[in-house]
This record gives sequence, structure tokens and C-alpha cells, in this order.
Amino acid sequence: MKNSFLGKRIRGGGYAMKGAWLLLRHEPSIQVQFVISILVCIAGFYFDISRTEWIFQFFAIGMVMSAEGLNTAVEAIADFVHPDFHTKIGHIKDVAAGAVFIAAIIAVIIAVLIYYPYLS
Ligand SMILES: Nc1ncnc2c1ncn2[C@@H]1O[C@H](COP(=O)(O)OP(=O)(O)OP(=O)(O)O)[C@@H](O)[C@H]1O
Repeated sequence: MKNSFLGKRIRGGGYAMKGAWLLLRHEPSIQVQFVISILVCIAGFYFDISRTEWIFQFFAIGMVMSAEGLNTAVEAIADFVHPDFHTKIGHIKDVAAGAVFIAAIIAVIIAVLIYYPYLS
């Protein structure tokens, strides 16, 4: 079982859950995004948004938090392979942060499209 296909998949899932817990426990940006996610979910229940709106909302939350997690991993790799200042490392980190920025902008647009009709 330990080295079977299923055993490896289950172990991989365990490592992934450990990684998600580490992000939530130690990354301030992920913690902020998690709190914002809870708040928009409360807003979703309050305004009784539709099933489709919930799908887009969860998609936006997943997109931003996944991008942030990958950005954290890129930053950690960059600092590990090259702890000193280097323009290339700066460029790599900026690009990774840019991916989070794009996801966040799209999430804000989705939030406006969902909640504007309920607020106007
Ligand atoms: N080793 C480096 N060499 C060159 N520029 C760097 C280096 N480290 C950071 N920078 C620059 O500083 C910016 C911020 O990097 P940093 O690693 O501090 O990320 P951060 O966004 O502050 O994330 P966190 O708060 O999670 O540490 C980078 O986007 C990059 O422009």
C-alpha cells in the first residue's frame, strides 16, 4: 500500500494539505486574503447571491490564494538559490508578484460585478 499508486497519491495529498496549512499559518498576505474570503462569503450569505455567483466567487478566491501561494514558493526558491541582491532575482520576484496582482484585479472586478446590483 505504502508505495502503491494510491498510497503515493494519498501521501501527496497529505503533503499538499501540510503546505496549505503552512501558508495559512505563516504567510501574512495569505492570512489577509483568507480573512477577506471569509468576509465575502458572509456577504454572499447576507445578499443571498445565486449559485452561479457563488461559483465565480469561489473561483476568484481560489485563483488569488493559489497565485499567492505560488508567489510565496517562488520567493522562497529565489531567496534559497540566491540570497544576495541580484537584478535577475528582483525581476523573477516582480513577475511572480505581478501574477498575484493580475489575479487580484480580476477578483475585484468579479466582486464588483456580483455585488454592485445588490447594492444599487
Ligand atoms: N535578492 C533580491 N535581489 C533583487 N531585488 C530583490 C531581491 N529581493 C527582493 N527584491 C525586490 O524587492 C521586492 C520585494 O521582495 P520580497 O522578497 O521582500 O517580497 P515581498 O513582496 O516583500 O514578500 P514578503 O512580504 O512575503 O517577504 C521584489 O519584488 C524585488 O523587486
